[in-house]
Amino acid sequence: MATSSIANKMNSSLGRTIKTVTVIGGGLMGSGIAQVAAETNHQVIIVDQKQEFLDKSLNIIQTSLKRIIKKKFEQDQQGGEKYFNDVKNRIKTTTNINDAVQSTDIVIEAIIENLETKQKLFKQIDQVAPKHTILTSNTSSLPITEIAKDVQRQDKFGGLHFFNPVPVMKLLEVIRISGTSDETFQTLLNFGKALGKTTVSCKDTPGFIVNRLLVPYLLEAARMIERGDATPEDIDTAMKLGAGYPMGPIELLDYVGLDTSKYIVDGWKKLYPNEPSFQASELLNKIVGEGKFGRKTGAGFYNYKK
Ligand SMILES: CCCCCCC[C@H](O)CC(=O)SCCNC(=O)CCNC(=O)[C@H](O)C(C)(C)COP(=O)([O-])OP(=O)([O-])OC[C@H]1O[C@@H](n2cnc3c(N)ncnc32)[C@H](O)[C@@H]1OP(=O)([O-])[O-]
Ligand SMILES: NC(=O)c1ccc[n+]([C@@H]2O[C@H](COP(=O)([O-])OP(=O)(O)OC[C@H]3O[C@@H](n4cnc5c(N)ncnc54)[C@H](O)[C@@H]3O)[C@@H](O)[C@H]2O)c1
Repeated sequence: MATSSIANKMNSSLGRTIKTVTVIGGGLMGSGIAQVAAETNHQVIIVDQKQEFLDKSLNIIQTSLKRIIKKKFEQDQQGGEKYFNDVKNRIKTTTNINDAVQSTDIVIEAIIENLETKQKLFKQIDQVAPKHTILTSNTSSLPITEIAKDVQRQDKFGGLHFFNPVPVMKLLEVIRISGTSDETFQTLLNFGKALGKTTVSCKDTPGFIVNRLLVPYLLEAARMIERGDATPEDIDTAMKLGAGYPMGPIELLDYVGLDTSKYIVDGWKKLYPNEPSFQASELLNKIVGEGKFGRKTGAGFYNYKK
């Protein structure tokens, strides 16, 4: 498994082993992170605000697991059933955050992309989680340093940025802040490897590596539609067949979620008002205003309702 040059300078025996994982937010990302953690033999608890969101999360996991098992255990139905049940049994759910972090090795936060909400959540967790627990955020765009602002255990804080769909995408961006200890950073790199991911590292800069490049590209694609330069279909076809991307930018926006995309852009506009490549797209705002959040709601730039 490849690791970053920063990672190569670290001593992998320095890190601790993660056995228990708490995922806060069981949406698109949280469900994928929980699934991958459980598939790699970790005990997992998912926390969300309501039982119905947790039920939805378990449904996402089961559908994804079935896709994986169909390939992995093509000739071994019993093996597939055992795999399914073993993974399922490693995942618990709750709506009580304090209970969920009682004895966990790591917290991975994957809630709404809003700075104040994340800060408030981590302040609470910091007060109740055991001293050894590492706290991480899966934020797409917010500064990890700011998210950790009110947390005492700065040495045990970091960013773990996964990619959608988590069971398929191989990358994990691991971000350290100025207070992150070498032991914590190494633990996060080791954990990424244990999850089967390839890790890269980046300073705590807007969007880290992938989103710093991806978000301006996606926004410009939306602006092309606004200007009437090309249709969504032609933009997507062009980038798939002309640039070799698995999805076109408009399809990808719908896949990521337009509400999350808007949160990212709004957050950046507030933090970096003079950066031209982070400017909002009126069309994106309009579609979100109509309650269309992409694939997960059945409509976005495209319509997915049957
Ligand atoms: C303006 C602001 C925007 C912000 C954006 C930033 C967001 C964020 O912070 C960063 C990101 O995540 S950026 C986003 C980063 N993400 C991207 O860029 C994604 C780009 N898209 C892709 O890579 C591909 O289109 C997919 C892999 C999604 C689907 O592949 P496909 O070929 O089109 O369709 P296929 O044939 O259906 O599936 C292929 C294989 O994958 C398997 N599978 C799929 N989903 C699965 C699941 N949930 N579970 C399990 N398995 C799943 C499937 O079984 C199959 O396996 P096989 O062995 O071939 O039979
Ligand atoms: N969608 C993507 O492609 C993607 C990729 C990488 C990172 N991210 C980041 O991951 C995070 C989650 O994104 P998502 O796409 O999974 O969003 P989502 O809307 O699918 O899920 C968010 C979940 O968090 C829950 N939630 C909100 N506030 C909560 C709280 N205070 N406590 C517990 N649960 C709470 C919601 O009920 C929901 O189930 C965001 O920070 C986003 O920027 C998203």
